[in-house]
Amino acid sequence: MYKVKLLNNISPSARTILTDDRYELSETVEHPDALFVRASDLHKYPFEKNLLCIGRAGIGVNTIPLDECAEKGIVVFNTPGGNANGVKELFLFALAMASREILPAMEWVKTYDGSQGPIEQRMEKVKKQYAGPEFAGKTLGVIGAGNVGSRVANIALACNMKVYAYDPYLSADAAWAISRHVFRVSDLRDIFRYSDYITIHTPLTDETRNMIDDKAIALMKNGVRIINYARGEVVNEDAMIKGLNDGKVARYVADFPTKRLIETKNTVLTPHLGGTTFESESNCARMAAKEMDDYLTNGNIRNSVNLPDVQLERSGASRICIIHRNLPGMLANMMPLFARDGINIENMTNKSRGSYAYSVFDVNTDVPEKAIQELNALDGVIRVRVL
Ligand SMILES: NC(=O)c1ccc[n+]([C@@H]2O[C@H](COP(=O)([O-])OP(=O)(O)OC[C@H]3O[C@@H](n4cnc5c(N)ncnc54)[C@H](O)[C@@H]3O)[C@@H](O)[C@H]2O)c1
Ligand SMILES: O=C(O)CC[C@@H](O)C(=O)O
Repeated sequence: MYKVKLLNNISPSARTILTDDRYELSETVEHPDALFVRASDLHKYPFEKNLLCIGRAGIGVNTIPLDECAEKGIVVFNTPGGNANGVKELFLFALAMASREILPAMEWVKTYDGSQGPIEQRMEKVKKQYAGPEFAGKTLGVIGAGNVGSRVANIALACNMKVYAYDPYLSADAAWAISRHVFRVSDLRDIFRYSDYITIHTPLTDETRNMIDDKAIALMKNGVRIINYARGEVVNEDAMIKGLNDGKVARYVADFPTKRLIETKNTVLTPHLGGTTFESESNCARMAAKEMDDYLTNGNIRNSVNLPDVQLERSGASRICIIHRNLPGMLANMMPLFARDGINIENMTNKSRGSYAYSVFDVNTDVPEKAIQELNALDGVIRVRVL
């Protein structure tokens, strides 16, 4: 029985994969084999020695110390694309909110008390103050064209916008997903210079933190409208508040409220709702559950963000899974132990990612405890599991 600790509200659809006969899932389980998390920050989390993996039901992993986890032999999974449609649909709302005076107009309706006559007559008089531009015919700059950015670019085209996209690290899969009518931009400053609307869909990394700063805003058109459903820290808050107060930025629609932004004019803020749809939550929970289940049961790694992806069909009597450093001679040091104990390898694979590597051996026999201990004690070995 594996124990999985739920750190956030995870869709119950996870239980169709992590079933009661094999998994204990709860918020209070002790000494878990796995953590199931959404956006909680784990940078100060006290990871226990027996923790094997973390399933992030979502894509952003800036909240998880990936290197520390790899160093401790904890595999971190995420769910690429699982909530991209949810964000794309909210982007349409953001585009409308970035353009029109919908919020104040709704406030007017809500607080209308009838004292000035029937609302049908009164609203015909007041509505002119709630006019705004249409986005059809305008230019949208998309920064980051992965699972969300590609969908956003395509739907903006369908809204008759002219779309530019900037993504220096675009994967081949993402490139296939983007319409050929989207203009590829290789200099980020061109997105700033030519866009009426800018939408951000990058992860939060050292490179993207404060990507939208004073210098970037200075290059933008007057009255630019900026949408941020990526991460708050990609936009420098001081620069954004200054831009909004000056009127250089006409509107900032973002999923990451802060006290200062709430108090600034022309912001439209939602409480991190991009992936909060029934479908996205269920997709992400099921994807992360499948990834953790395959790792815990078979040692296979799919959609990891800190260790190499490795999948091997099961064969043989036992499977030995070893997370180790990516150093010369690692396999050569393991082999004599296999030979000494008469362990024959039927099938194997070894993959690396940065400083870390993962080797899986399907062998013809049970593995003696002594061999496991000696493998564990080898220089550069981080974790050994036998399944
Ligand atoms: N608000 C929400 O609820 C919500 C939901 C989903 C995703 N997100 C955020 O949006 C981000 C994107 O999500 P996704 O599913 O499209 O992820 P993704 O990994 O599919 O795509 C991210 C893209 O950003 C690109 N990129 C990386 N660094 C870049 C840089 N410096 N400049 C330009 N492009 C860069 C990558 O090449 C990749 O194509 C996530 O990392 C997450 O932070 C937020
Ligand atoms: O709601 C969530 O779990 C976060 C969604 C989103 O920010 C992500 O990175 O996938």
